[in-house]
Order: sequence, then structure tokens, then C-alpha cells
Amino acid sequence: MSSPIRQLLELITESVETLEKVCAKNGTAIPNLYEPFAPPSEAFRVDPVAAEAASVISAAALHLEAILTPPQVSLYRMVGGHFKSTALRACLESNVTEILREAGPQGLHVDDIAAQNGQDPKKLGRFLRYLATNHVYRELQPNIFTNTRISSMLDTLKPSKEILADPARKHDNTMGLAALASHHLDEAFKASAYSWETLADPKTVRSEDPTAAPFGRAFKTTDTLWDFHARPEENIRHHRFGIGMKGIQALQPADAILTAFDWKSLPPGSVVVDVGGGIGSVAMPLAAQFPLLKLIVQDLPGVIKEAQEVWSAQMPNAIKLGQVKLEAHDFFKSQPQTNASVFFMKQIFHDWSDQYCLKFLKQLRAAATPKTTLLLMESVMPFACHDPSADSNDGVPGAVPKEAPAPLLANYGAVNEMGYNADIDMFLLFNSQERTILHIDELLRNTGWKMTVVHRQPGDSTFLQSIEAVPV
Ligand SMILES: C[S@@+](CC[C@H](N)C(=O)[O-])C[C@H]1O[C@@H](n2cnc3c(N)ncnc32)[C@H](O)[C@@H]1O
Repeated sequence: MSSPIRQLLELITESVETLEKVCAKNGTAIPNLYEPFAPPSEAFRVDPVAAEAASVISAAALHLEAILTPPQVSLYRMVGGHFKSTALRACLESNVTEILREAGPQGLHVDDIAAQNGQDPKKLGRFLRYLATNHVYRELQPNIFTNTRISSMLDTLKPSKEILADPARKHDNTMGLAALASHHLDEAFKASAYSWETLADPKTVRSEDPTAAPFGRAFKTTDTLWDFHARPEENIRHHRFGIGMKGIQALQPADAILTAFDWKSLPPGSVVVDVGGGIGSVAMPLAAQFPLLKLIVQDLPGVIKEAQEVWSAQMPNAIKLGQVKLEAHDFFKSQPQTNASVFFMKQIFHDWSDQYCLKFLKQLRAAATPKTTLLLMESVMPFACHDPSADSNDGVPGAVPKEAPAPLLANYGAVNEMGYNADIDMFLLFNSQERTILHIDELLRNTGWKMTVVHRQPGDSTFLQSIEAVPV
């Protein structure tokens, strides 16, 4: 048996060969770290073989680093998470990426960047160098910096003069990723500083209440993030959050719902209830594709009012003909729809701690017929180890994700870190969480549901799986 570093090297060698072959066959290119992101630079990943090879190479490289880097340095890569956030926030909020884009590939001296954004060049240069040490920017010559593929993700693509003049509108009409990063580096960053204080306090350590999240302690409020954002003086944060959320939604094709369940198997006239369905953006493609289903979108009254405007503008006939009903309903209260073929809940679980999930699951169970399917769409968090339930044949189909080859971590390690980031973010802001499949299964069992199948998007181990359950 060869040593772990040889095994990892072999995985890298094999996967690099595969990646190069697939890219040559498809006419796609391996990205250049020193060129800004553009959609074609990610095109190679559309091929699942290339995507898998890239994941294995990255996971193996990170694993090698963990073996070979002095442990105190590795530890400080973790301890220093907030040091990196500090540097990144300074560059994001002072529009360094946009200024460097305008400077072109020869880069710009930090004095000239600072002359444009009003920052102190002595401080800004240190932030940029620290980030360049992590490939986020590049120091071309002493004190001359340029963007990389990573820093270019912060680019609003707007003229720097415009956003420097009107920072409150910086993120308007953008893709939303910079807005999302700006929100995380503000509300979530500050909340994270109070996470241990929240966990060390007997009053909050085991609380599952949204008002007991570290966010409240950081911002000295008993408001939830939602109520806090609704304050008139928090309009700018609220506006930025909305743009960031739209950015995330844009990454999830609304029509993923079409393959989340075998809708064709439902007889005409079947009732599908989208519980906590927002303004109905997920129900819309379903209504268009399956006109014989009867869809009921439920949400809180204010959201349903907004939904009415959206549907009367975009699909007025669906409402007029009674194919779609928009219904104000609080999902913690008794469920009025007692003839549903499907109760559908997308991204509701992750907003709530267990005690709240149990409440709405019980309401749905009480209103279910013996033939009702409960359909959930959530990000299912993989274990960081091999899942032994994959070794038996009596598990729920699809419950175990594709695992990485040994000796890699079964979940591909930090290559798949985004889902785990979201999990901690949920704790910080809402005292809620993303869940493993075992955890979701336990909530279902405790409320009279039995999980029957997990549908996974090809090549995607963490992001928005659909889970079917039936009453027991
Ligand atoms: C993360 S969004 C998901 C929206 C939609 N399912 C989707 O995936 O686009 C959560 C939704 O739950 C709704 N919500 C929160 N509390 C609720 C309650 N008690 N009853 C009904 N809906 C609620 C919110 O208004 C929001 O639209």
C-alpha cells in the first residue's frame, strides 16, 4: 500500500489526465486563475466527468496541504477566518475590484487605488497583499495589484465612479453575489463574533428560538433578522439582502421543480399545496407545464398580496380559471387543505430549528390523506465520513450521496464547503440549520411521516435534493 501522499498524488495525476482529455474533446478550457471570471471559463464543468475530475483534484490538493503544512499554520488558516473576512470586506466595500477592472491587466499601484476610493493606501496595501497570498487578488509587482478569477466574482460590472458616488444603490441590477457577500461580511460576520457568548449563556445555549440567534446579541436586539430589516433605518441592509437572495434564486433554475417529482403520475385535478411557497415562483413553471393540476400557494398575508400582483401580471388566467389559488395561511396553524395529493415545502426546513419543524410537520400530517405525498426540497448535508447505510440494500434510495474515492474525505472536504457555510450562517442569523439525511428522517418519523426516496441532481451532492415521504 502506497503512502497517503502517493495515493493523493495518483488521484491527482489520473484526474488531470481525465480533465484534459474531456476538455480537449469538448473544446472547453481549464480556467486561468489570472483572468476574470466569465461564463465560458466555467463551461468545462458542465461535463459531469470533468466536474468530477476537478472536484477530486481540488479535494486531493487540499488533503495534501493538510498533511504537509505545519499544523500550527493550518490551524491559523482556520483561526484567521475573520482576518481574511476583514481584509475582504475592506476591499469589497471600497470597490477595489471595480477599480482594478478599469485599470486593466497591467494592474494599479495601491496609492492610485486609494486615490480613487479614499482609503489609506498603507492599510489597503496590507489587506490586498493578504488576499493576494490567498489568490484572491494578485500582486504583479511590489504594491501593484490586479484582479484574479476569484476577486472578479465581487465585480458589480458598474463604473467605479457610479458606485463610489451612490454606495446605497451599488448592487441594484447586479447578479447579486457581491450583495450576498456584503451581507455575509456584515450581519453574519458580526453575529459570528457573538456565537460563543450565545452558546456559553445558559439562557440561550439550548434555545431553538430565532430571537436567541447570535445575530440578536451582536445587534443588541430581540428582533429576528426579518424584523430588524423591516425597520425604516435598516432599508439599505434590507435592500441589499433582497438582491443577494435573488442572486441565489437565480442560481437555482425555477424549473428544477419539474424533475423533483413524477408530476405526470398525478391524476388530473390533483391538489398540490406549496406550503410557504413565497410569491409562487416555483409554482409558476409547474402551473405552465401541468395545467391539469390544481395548485395552491400558501404563505403569510403580506407575501400572498405580493403574489397576487405577480400572478395577475404573469399568469392571470391560471388564477381566473381556478387552476392556481393563492392562500394566506400560517403553516404553524391547522392546515385548511385536507385533500392534497402533494404537500410541497421548498427551503422551509432550513429556516427553522427542530421544535418549529415538528410543529408544521404535525399540522401537515393531521391534514394528510393516506395517499398524500410530502415533498421537501432542501440541501441535504453529507457526513464528512463514509455513510455505512450505503453498505446495506434496505436504505432509502438516493439517501446516500456519491462519495469521493479514498483516501479523500467522503464529502470531498472543503471543495463542498458552501453547504456547510450555509449551515453555520443559519445558526448565526436564525438559530436554524441545514440538516443531514438522518436528521431529516428523524423529524419525519417523529411526526408520522416515512421517507421513501431522495432524488439527487446529477453530480450535485449538497444543493437542493428532493425528498419524498408518505404518512405512516
Ligand atoms: C426561504 S423562503 C422559501 C419560499 C419558497 N418556498 C421558495 O423556495 O421559493 C421561506 C418562505 O416561508 C414563508 N413563511 C415564513 N413563516 C411562515 C409561516 N408561519 N407560514 C407560512 N409561510 C411562512 C416566508 O414568507 C417565505 O416566503
